[in-house]
Amino acid sequence: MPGYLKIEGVDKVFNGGAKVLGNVSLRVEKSEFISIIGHSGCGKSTLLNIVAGLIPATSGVVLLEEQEVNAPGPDRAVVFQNHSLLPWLTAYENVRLAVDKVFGGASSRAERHEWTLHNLELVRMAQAKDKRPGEISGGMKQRVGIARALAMQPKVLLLDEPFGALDALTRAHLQDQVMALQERLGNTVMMVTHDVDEAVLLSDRIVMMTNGPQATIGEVLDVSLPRPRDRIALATDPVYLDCRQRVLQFLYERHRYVEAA
Ligand SMILES: Nc1ncnc2c1ncn2[C@@H]1O[C@H](COP(=O)(O)OP(=O)(O)OP(=O)(O)O)[C@@H](O)[C@H]1O
Repeated sequence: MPGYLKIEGVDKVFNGGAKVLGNVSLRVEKSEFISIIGHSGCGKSTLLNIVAGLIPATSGVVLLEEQEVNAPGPDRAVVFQNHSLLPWLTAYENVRLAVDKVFGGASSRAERHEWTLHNLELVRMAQAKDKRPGEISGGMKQRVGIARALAMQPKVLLLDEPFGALDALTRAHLQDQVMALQERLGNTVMMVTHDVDEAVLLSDRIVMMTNGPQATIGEVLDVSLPRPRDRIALATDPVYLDCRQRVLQFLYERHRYVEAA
């Protein structure tokens, strides 16, 4: 069976508590854009963190190109909701640090400098390269975080609600940028989101998770919209509206959120 990234029979129990994830299995193809959607607390970030190698699965396995994942590595770059830039370094230095770490032994200083600038240009942050995180907006910080992740040339880009803390217009702008970059670079992306429109707009497939405990994959929806995608044109596209409706039905009819007692 094909599958660039394979999640097979993953369970997660934290500290002898309830089973958060129960038997999660998923195959992601190279250059696919997958969204993971589900109610708050169902275990989306836990699943992403297991793929990142930040936490271990209790049972089951994650394979990336047939190699077992059991620690963090530059082949799986993560972008979190709240940027994780070092505040005392400039945008350039934040990206350069990652570039030096990954390519320090393999490429010259001049090449690493060019590669750092190239990735800042990809997210249109080259002009603000000498600014520190405290001097730029939330959207700009996320763009630097994305540049840093892309600069590592990861096999899989893991996005944990990357636009969640942004206002609606900045979010839309950044979604369009990420969509364009993915089409250009062919990245394999796994993104956690709460936003149904974001999931439909960006994804090739939407993975819908059931509520916890023992959350698992309830349904996977193929989003068969051609690319490039235009958010204005899609607003009245019957395929887009149908996908949106199916995700909403899953989340609000079949797997309604139940407040923990
Ligand atoms: N380190 C941890 N130790 C103990 N329990 C944890 C830990 N991390 C997460 N959990 C629990 O696992 C469950 C799933 O959490 P997770 O953050 O993965 O959910 P989520 O779907 O990403 O939520 P949200 O959408 O609100 O971010 C929650 O009940 C949470 O309290």
